[in-house]
Amino acid sequence: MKLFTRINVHFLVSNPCRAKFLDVCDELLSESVLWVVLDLWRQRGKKGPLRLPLVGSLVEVLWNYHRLHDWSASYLKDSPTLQVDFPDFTMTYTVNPENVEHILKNNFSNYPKGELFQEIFQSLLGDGIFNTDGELWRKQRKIASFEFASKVLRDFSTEVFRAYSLKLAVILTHAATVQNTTDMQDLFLRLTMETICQVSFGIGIGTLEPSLPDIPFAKAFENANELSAHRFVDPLWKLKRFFNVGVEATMVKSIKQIDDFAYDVISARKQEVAAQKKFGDAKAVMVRRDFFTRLLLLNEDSGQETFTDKEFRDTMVNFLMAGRDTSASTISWFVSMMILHPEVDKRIEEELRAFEKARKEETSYNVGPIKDLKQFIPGLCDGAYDDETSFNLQVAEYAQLLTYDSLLKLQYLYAAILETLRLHPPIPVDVKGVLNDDTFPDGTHVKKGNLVAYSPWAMGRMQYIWGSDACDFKPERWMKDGVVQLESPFKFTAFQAGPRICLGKDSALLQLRMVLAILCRFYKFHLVPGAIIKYRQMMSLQLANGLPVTITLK
Ligand code: HEM
Repeated sequence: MKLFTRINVHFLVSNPCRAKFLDVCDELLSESVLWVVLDLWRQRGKKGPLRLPLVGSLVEVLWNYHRLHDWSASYLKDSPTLQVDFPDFTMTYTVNPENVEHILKNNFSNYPKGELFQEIFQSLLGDGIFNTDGELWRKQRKIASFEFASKVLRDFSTEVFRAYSLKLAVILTHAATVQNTTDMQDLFLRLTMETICQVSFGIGIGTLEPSLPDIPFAKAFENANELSAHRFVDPLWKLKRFFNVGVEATMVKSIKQIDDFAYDVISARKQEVAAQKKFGDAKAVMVRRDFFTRLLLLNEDSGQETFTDKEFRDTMVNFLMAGRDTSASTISWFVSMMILHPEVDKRIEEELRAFEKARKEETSYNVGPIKDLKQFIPGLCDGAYDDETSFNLQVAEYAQLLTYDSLLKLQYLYAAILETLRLHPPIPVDVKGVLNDDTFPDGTHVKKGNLVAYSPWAMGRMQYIWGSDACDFKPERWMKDGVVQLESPFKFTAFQAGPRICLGKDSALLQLRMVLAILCRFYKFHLVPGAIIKYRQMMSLQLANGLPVTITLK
């Protein structure tokens, strides 16, 4: 096969040296083609992605990039573990619960976040809990677990989640009244941004005001988050960063905005504590109950700087990263499931109405002083109300019935939340590094320096894990005798499992119950005609086109 020769025949005549060179190229090319053909021949009949010399399965992966979760699931349904070769590493995907338990718990220390993840997220997350391994991680985990378990933070979170659910409700009532189209995903991202900022640092940033303003800090955080994820697919990102050009220049600006904001909050709060200390014991006068203030008090208690300002900054950004998109994604997918499954929506509404009746009977029910509600419901005064305000007042009354304990009674709502997380886990694939060669329980070998990943998204769809109706949305699968039965965290992996299980799990579930109880009781959502519900390929599972709806009041 003289490929080059045939193409370049006129050069051969004029340049004999070149002819010799082309002959060598010709041989090489012919052999390469033969090699590729033989390799493809050897792969015939084998299951798994097409593997080419040098690039491995990169071509097939890039071809399927927009539907990567579906792509990996299509192979994993035939075999629970899949090894995919990339030019410089092999990624082992698994959905086998025993393998997942091995990675996340039994041989935990062999599967850290890894250098690749840490390097890519260093600019945004620094050395925060989400982005570290070993001692650095352990210290933060210990302190944060202790604080997250505290009743003070739980009570404070309940108040914050209720207050911001009401703010959201006011926006929805208005959208329903004027028949506006509303992007629910955008609203939910604003909601969770606000609640994380309140619970974690005791500040509101104003993204959920009725005018829905663009807040520079929120925008900068969103940019930095998206640009960090972009680094995974941009082999030139370090070069761009070095020369400070393109998206990396935008990244630098966004990080500066985030840092300025974080350090301003830190310094203001430190001054507040110092001023209060002047008048006596800081603990006694401290009225704030957020996570950050509690860490500041730890500094006070120990009499030394347990946390530096940089550590405070990293904590702040890591909590935002961990809690904002994940909770917003769950609420968005939940609402989309209510649109696609009106029978489930109806059953939840029935549960919520029965709950309302029972709660009003069992409590000396009182909506509380109107003055407390004025901050949430515009137009509220001690006179006659228009329809919109009356409806908001009704929502506010209902919200008073929702407490940490009473929300636990809503078992069908809980089952629908779990079912949403099973099929639409906010972190669809979780990747870990491999420190040393190892063998999974199913016999798969993994080599040091490569990557492993378990996929909650694919796991939720495997018939050999969840039965023949695995792909159907069926909250009933979680219920027995009216009570939710939990599954092993190595089978239902939306919150991860083992020593690094999500720290905000209980807090997230509290918020989900609170906001969804209000949404399902009072609002019906209708997808705008032509809108398509599908995921966007990102670190978190967002809806590709948002969730554009019109709303009617129930
Ligand atoms: C439905 C909502 C949520 C889901 C599904 C979820 C899921 C997860 C998952 C899968 C991880 C492991 C990530 C990894 O290590 O690769 C994680 C970690 C974490 N989550 Fe959540 N999360 C949610 C909400 C929250 C909230 C609201 C917070 C708190 C503000 C939070 C705080 C954290 C923290 C601090 C970690 C790091 C734990 C560690 O590395 O030790 N999460 N979460």
